[in-house]
Amino acid sequence: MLLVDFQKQLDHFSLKMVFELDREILALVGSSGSGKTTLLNCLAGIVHPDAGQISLNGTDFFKSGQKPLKIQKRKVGYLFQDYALFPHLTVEQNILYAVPRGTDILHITELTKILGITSLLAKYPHQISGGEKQRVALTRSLAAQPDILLLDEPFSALDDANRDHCQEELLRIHQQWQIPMIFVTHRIADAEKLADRIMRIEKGQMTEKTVG
Ligand SMILES: Nc1ncnc2c1ncn2[C@@H]1O[C@H](COP(=O)(O)OP(=O)(O)OP(=O)(O)O)[C@@H](O)[C@H]1O
Repeated sequence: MLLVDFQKQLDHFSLKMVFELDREILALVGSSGSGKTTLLNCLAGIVHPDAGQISLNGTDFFKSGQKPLKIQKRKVGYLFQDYALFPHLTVEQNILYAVPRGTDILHITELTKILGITSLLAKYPHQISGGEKQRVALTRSLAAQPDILLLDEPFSALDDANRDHCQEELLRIHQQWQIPMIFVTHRIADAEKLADRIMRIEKGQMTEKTVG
């Protein structure tokens, strides 16, 4: 269970987030600059709230007055909006970079197969397309078997066929792993197809939309 109750002052407004998320898929929608990425960054530990609390399955990620839990200890899978692949590493090295020693590599081989990137493993990021980069970034976010998955516009560069395929696989992985997933999207159709819950963020304030 993810518990979120924090605030953070941004340039033009304050981001105020209060919600709980069980093993569900939550879609975040809202205009550009409304605070969606900042919410994901706070969960991942890249930036910190000013006050409040974030915890996952009883472990405090952030709590006012305490030292925030380090990024490496959070077991968060994060697909960044710009993919953030290391240019000097191959696709395979990019995927393995975030994987702790002792992780079952078989499941990574399986992931590369189902996400259709097996033939790309020896290539470098500049040698592959935007859609391929997005699938590599998705594989990397899943590789360390995280306790929560954060996806910032994970399907934006995919063509219709690849988008459908990756979404089906993501749903299957979600069913198998039973972890909370949060994804940002500008496509309401994606939110309605994948999410159990849809949250709209505008100028740092959230409202939840009923699904169905
Ligand atoms: N660490 C920070 N400190 C202060 N302000 C910030 C910080 N990070 C982002 N901002 C500002 O907060 C606002 C929200 O940015 P954010 O990237 O979270 O929006 P977003 O909803 O993800 O937008 P987009 O859909 O365009 O990606 C922006 O005005 C941004 O300039």
